Order: sequence, then structure tokens, then C-alpha cells
Amino acid sequence: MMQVLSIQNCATTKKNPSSGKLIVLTGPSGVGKGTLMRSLLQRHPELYYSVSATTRPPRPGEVNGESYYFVSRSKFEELIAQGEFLESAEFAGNYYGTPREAVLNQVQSGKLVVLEIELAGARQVRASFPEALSIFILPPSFEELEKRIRGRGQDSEEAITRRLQRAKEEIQAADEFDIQIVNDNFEAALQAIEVALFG
Ligand SMILES: Nc1nc2c(ncn2[C@@H]2O[C@H](COP(=O)(O)OP(=O)(O)O)[C@@H](O)[C@H]2O)c(=O)[nH]1
Ligand SMILES: Nc1ncnc2c1ncn2[C@@H]1O[C@H](COP(=O)(O)OP(=O)(O)O)[C@@H](O)[C@H]1O
Repeated sequence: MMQVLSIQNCATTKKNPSSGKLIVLTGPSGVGKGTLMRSLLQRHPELYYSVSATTRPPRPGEVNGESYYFVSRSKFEELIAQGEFLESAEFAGNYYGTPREAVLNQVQSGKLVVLEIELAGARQVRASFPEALSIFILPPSFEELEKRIRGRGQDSEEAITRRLQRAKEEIQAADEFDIQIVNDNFEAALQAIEVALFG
């Protein structure tokens, strides 16, 4: 495994695994981020995946503390007020946020930390951690994106409409990010992420 330096030790703006340990993976809902993340973690168990907090209700099969920490709106607002989040955002009617302390501890201990978050949060992280490596996952087409969201069969029609609307806005921001990867062939997309992370 390649030796990586910590963020504090790297003033360089060059975005490669030796100049930062925070990786931000973003892209529209349904593009395949979650599926890519799961495969990435299976292949590279040394990565630290940051489990977010959300006010979204759990989907069937989602376990508290694994997919997300599921919390009430009032609890989430309390956590925001206490400064417990590195970033947080509202998405399709629910709050999502990255626990600050766990992520910073892992980065400090030398781990490669991966956040899988939506656009507004990714922008916040880029602003506070310019050294972070940011990756935007694109769908092969908007039609294919809609197919994937529907095919997943997890969201109400209203939630699907909100996600698709948001997706249009998100896709336009793709070039703000260091690397863009089209998730057409799954294996090829996964390998492109591995190249971005490990060279
Ligand atoms: N800003 C932010 N976005 C998050 C966080 N956790 C998850 N998200 C994003 O919130 C969006 C909705 O997530 P989710 O409800 O699980 O739906 P799905 O990604 O479509 O399966 C996705 O784009 C996630 O990447 C977080 O901690 N912060
Ligand atoms: N390359 C791909 N080709 C076809 N379907 C895919 C591909 N990647 C992911 N999917 C499927 O698309 C759906 C949405 O993926 P998911 O990981 O839940 O997206 P996200 O986390 O970005 O919302 C899932 O049913 C997943 O199996």
C-alpha cells in the first residue's frame, strides 16, 4: 500500500492520494454511488467510510449505524447547533450530515476517509478542505438515471420526482470537481475510482 501523507503536512495543491486523505464522492441520486462505495469497501477494507446522520426514514434492510444514523429532525437540529457536523445539507426534504469528530480522528490517524454525499455538502467540504480529492459520478444519460432510480424501487413517486429535479441541477456542477467518472459499465467506473485513489 502506498504511503500517504496527512493533510496537515501537505501544502501542495496537487490532488493525488499523497496530498490528502479525504475523498469526496458525489453525483446525482441513483447514479450508483452507494453501489460503487460498497464494492470499493469490499475490495479495500482499509478505507474508512463515514456513516452519515439523516432524518430520512430507513429503507427496508437499512440498519441504524451501518447505512446511516437515523435521527429525528429535532435531534438533527440539536447536532447542527452543537457543531457536530463537518457539513450538512437538506436533500429531497430530509437532512443529511457528516459527523465531524469521527472523520477528523480517522484522517489524523492516517486513514483514507471516503464521504459519499450530495452536491451542497460536497461544496462545503471543498471549501473547508481544499486538499480533499473530489470525484463526481455521472450517469451515461438522464434517461438511464431515471431508469436506475425507478429500478431500485425504493422511493415514492414524489421522492423520485424530487430526486430527478435535483439531479438536473447537480449534473451541471460536475466540472467543479477534480475528477468526473461516468458510471456506464460498473466495473470500469469502479476501476476509475481505484485509479483516482491509489494510482
Ligand atoms: N451533504 C450530505 N449528503 C449526504 C450525506 N449522506 C448521504 N448524502 C447524500 O444524500 C443523498 C440522498 O441519499 P439517500 O436518501 O440515501 O438516497 P440515494 O443516494 O438516492 O440512495 C445522496 O446524494 C447521498 O449521497 C451527508 O452526510 N451529507
Ligand atoms: N453501472 C451500472 N449499470 C446499471 N445499473 C447500475 C450501475 N451502477 C448502479 N446501478 C444500479 O442503479 C441503482 C441506483 O444505484 P445506487 O447505488 O442506489 O445509487 P445512489 O447511491 O447514487 O443513489 C441500483 O439499483 C444499482 O444497482
